[in-house]
Amino acid sequence: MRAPDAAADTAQPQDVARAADRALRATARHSGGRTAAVLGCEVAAAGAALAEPAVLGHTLDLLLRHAPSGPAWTLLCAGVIAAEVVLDAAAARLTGEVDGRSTARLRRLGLARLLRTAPHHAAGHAPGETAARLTAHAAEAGKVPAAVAHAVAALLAPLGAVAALLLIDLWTALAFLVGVPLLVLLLRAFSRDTLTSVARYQQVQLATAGRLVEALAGARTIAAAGSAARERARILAQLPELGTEGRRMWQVYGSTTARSAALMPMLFYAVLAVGGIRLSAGAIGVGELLAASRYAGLAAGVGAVTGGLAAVARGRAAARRTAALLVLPVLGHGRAELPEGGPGTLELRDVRVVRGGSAVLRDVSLVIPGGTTVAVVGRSGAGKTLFAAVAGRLTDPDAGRVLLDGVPLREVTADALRREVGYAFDRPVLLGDTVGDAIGFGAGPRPGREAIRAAARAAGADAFVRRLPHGYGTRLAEAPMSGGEVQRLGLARAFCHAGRLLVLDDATSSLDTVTAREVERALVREVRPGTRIVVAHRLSSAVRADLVVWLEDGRVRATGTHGELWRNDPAYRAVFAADASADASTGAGEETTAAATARAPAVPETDDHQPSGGNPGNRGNREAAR
Ligand SMILES: Nc1ncnc2c1ncn2[C@@H]1O[C@H](COP(=O)(O)OP(=O)(O)OP(=O)(O)O)[C@@H](O)[C@H]1O
Repeated sequence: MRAPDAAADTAQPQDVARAADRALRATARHSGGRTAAVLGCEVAAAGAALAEPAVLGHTLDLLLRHAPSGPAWTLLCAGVIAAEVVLDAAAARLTGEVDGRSTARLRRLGLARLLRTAPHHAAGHAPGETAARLTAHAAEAGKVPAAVAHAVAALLAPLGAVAALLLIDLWTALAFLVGVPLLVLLLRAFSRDTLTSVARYQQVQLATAGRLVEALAGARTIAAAGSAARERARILAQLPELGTEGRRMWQVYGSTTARSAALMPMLFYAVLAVGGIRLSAGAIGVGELLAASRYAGLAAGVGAVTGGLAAVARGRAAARRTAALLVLPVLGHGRAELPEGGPGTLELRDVRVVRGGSAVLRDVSLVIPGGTTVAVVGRSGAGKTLFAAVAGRLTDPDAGRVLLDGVPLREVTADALRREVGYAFDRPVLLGDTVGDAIGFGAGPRPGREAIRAAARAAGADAFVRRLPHGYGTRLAEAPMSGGEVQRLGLARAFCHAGRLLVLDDATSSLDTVTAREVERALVREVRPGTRIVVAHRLSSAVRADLVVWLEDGRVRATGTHGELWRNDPAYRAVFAADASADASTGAGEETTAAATARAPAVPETDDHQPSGGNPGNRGNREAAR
């Protein structure tokens, strides 16, 4: 089984930050037209808000002078007020659209990268964390483009108001400007403190979500161990820290708001006081004083920028969480096609795989002739799953090459690779709506009903599927299945799409001995011929194979037929003897190992033991394996 290679996958923070900035820029470009429309509406609304005091002040002056204003002026007043309301509403509506599109874009980028990386890289992130990165954090990050537009617009009204104050009267404007440096200091401290506390808060949130999903996946183990209380404590262990960070976040926000709430009225009253003095001196009129007081109010509204900055800061921190997925290495594909009708000859040249800083597969050089069934055996942790992963390019070796019918796997197109190389796993995940969909799931067009049923029959799944309420049309959610039944559907899926290479990684481990044998026979007779790599702990799988690759500590210890290895090497027998004694101690699997062990030296005698590839050259070709 694969373990997460977290150490190797830990990306540098600066790379993640750069990826987050790139993704936010791409997102802004993607929803560029709408973001510009938000900005346009906000700017126009700010313009209307700025025009309003001037218009109202002038109206007051006209009234005081008993001068007729006329219908055009009345229309202008109404238009300015209506424009402000309509533009605000339009900005709110467009903001929702921009947020939604940006979020969707970030999710698509993250998901696409996750699906293009090698599985062990994806496994470096706990499922709960990955879900949070793609949902809550992507949604928060998706608000950044519109939040930037809001913050820019929120600055425009106060700046315009200061300009208007300057136009009305220099001294009145100076009364306001005296307090501006204080405001700038306040905003700078706010954005710095917010970013730190939000980042920490989101980090703790991720860790908690990760533990929760882990616990949900292991609910049975927790129940069996009676450790629910301890598990609850483990999941919630960081709750106090989450509370502390949450409080700190709101404290920063609260203290900034409080300080600006104290500063703003002071500035406002300073403007009114100076304006009153200037009115009594005859430097400005009553209407201008009214306009100045409203502009002071608008200028004092610079505090609203803090809200916009907070949203940008939260969004940028969240974008970094999502961007951790964007720096996952991509498993790219080439443009080469596999030779038509190739037999599926697999060659590994000096393959080396490093995980967690050490070589877990090394010096693997081997030729597997097309049409051969190969059993990959070895003790637990010997490297069998990694061998299987490298053979079908679920992952690339860190050194060396893997070739299928003479073409390096790295150079093969994604389509050809997934059409010609199939996998079945020990714990398959079923995808699709119905049982039939799950079997037909794979690259290329969906197979027909007959093909799906034939594959299910070969995998020993047809009988139990037909007993389901709606047979192959039964929805997966309504088809409770045992581990062995799920495994048979996984096998059926692989058989349905069998190409020139089929890799079965412990894919019959949950089947009883009789079913496993039936499946192995059907694999030979009923599934498209090709090369098979069978990772197995069962002795019977080794017995049936044309060739055995015996791995030990990440190296090929020997290759040969099971009979040769069994006769010549006691250490080989010990690989299975260990299983036999383990089985005996649990009272399980006696048929699996003991019976097969007894039969083992007489390998080729029965129909069951015939070479499976149907390739007459196989036995001679085995000599080519090195
Ligand atoms: N992502 C990873 N990070 C660190 N070590 C890893 C990783 N994946 C595999 N390994 C290590 O590589 C070795 C081989 O793993 P592999 O899963 O191939 O063994 P296996 O022979 O299939 O074992 P089993 O029979 O128990 O399934 C093991 O020691 C394992 O711990």
